[in-house]
Amino acid sequence: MALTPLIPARQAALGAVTPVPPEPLPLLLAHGRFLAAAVQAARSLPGCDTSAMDGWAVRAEETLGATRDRPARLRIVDTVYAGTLPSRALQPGEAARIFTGAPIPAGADAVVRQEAARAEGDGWVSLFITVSPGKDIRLTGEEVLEGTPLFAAGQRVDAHVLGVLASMGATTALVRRAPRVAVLATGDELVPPGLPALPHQVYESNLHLIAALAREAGAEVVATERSRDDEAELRTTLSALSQRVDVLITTGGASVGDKDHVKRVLSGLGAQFLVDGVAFKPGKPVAVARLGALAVVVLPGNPGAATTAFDQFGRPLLLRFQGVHEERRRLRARLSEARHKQAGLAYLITATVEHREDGGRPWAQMRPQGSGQIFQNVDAEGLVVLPPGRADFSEGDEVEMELFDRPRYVAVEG
Ligand SMILES: Nc1nc2c(c(=O)[nH]1)N[C@H]1C(S)=C(S)[C@@H](COP(=O)(O)OP(=O)(O)OC[C@H]3O[C@@H](n4cnc5c(N)ncnc54)[C@H](O)[C@@H]3O)O[C@H]1N2
Ligand code: MOO
Repeated sequence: MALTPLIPARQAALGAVTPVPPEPLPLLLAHGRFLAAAVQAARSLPGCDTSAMDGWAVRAEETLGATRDRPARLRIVDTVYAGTLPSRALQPGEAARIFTGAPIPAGADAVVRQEAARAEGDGWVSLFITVSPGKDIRLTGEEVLEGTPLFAAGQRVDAHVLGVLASMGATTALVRRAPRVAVLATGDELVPPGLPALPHQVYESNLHLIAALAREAGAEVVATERSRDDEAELRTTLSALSQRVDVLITTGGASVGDKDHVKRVLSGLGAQFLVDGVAFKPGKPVAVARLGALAVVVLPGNPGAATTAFDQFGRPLLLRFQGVHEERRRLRARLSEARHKQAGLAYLITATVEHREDGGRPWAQMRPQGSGQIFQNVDAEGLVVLPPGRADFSEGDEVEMELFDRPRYVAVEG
């Protein structure tokens, strides 16, 4: 069967999904989801002119020439706390005690910080500095004006977006719901962790791996199941799972071996394949199909291949369900070693990025190309893209990297 090049294959796969409908969710539940519609500022921030400091609201002109030796003296006529309103407008010769966040009284146009003033205890305050109009006043709408566009549809609701939405008085956000996902691992050799496994048997690890990756892509994983390499059992399990989810992800049995039944069984159930086999490694046997309203992603069993195939097909598909596509940062880097690969296939090789003091581009430290290996993705910083057209790459050759931009954590002492 002819393999489809990576980019057109992904385009075709995305045809398996239309974004899920929007739903209003309470703000904290919307955390991590994507906005389904643009949001405008429902109010100005700040809502009125407020003091940026604890001190004295004054008319700036009345502080002209004030020093510690020759203070300006004003009569205290009000105290304004954050959340209260001034009781009156300031007249010439007057000051109001004011605190951070409190509204500026009409007539005042500056704030003198309390460190530069002294209340005399006789109803007067001495001011020791000259301030200009606007000093330590946050103007209405200085940060955001009511009606300003705040966020476009597709914005991920992170902590900062949540904070802004709450600051607008919102209690809910209109977001795309999480796609419901089931993961099915197939293979007679698989033993669930917790049971004894003989050396020729393999601990089932793809369910944890792929379920966690699906969650990282915003999915709600509602089922993780195993099936033997048995057509009847596969058919029953696949059709039961297909009732419950938006996206069904399988691992294993995707290739051409005698026991690789997954694609055949799916076809028998009526699946229409949009992609079946992609000209890249690791993950070549990956397939994407529509089964009624359901999207099915068939991943190879090899954990390294399953990971990269999920990253290139499963993740974009789950994100599209949520109405977005991901723009990964790309980096030109130099290969830290020579590589030979199969011409005709793109290779996506996990790597870390090394910055050397040689004034040139960063270096990509590639890991082994191991479809069957599971460690190569741990703490990888991105994927080196070795394009299909070439078989041989030399040390120092410039290549493109797709970066994951994941934070790194280091244990503290003690
Ligand atoms: N003659 C050919 N053989 C193969 C081809 C080919 O084109 N011609 N393609 C190869 C490629 S590329 C890949 S990738 C693999 C993928 O095969 P399957 O999807 O059928 O995977 P399995 O055979 O089921 O398993 C492969 C490997 O991975 C282990 N595995 C499977 N599931 C799990 C799991 N849930 N947890 C941990 N490990 C798992 C399994 O034990 C095998 O070792 O096919 C090549 N063959
Ligand atoms: O896709 Mo496979 O990952 O080439 O071994």
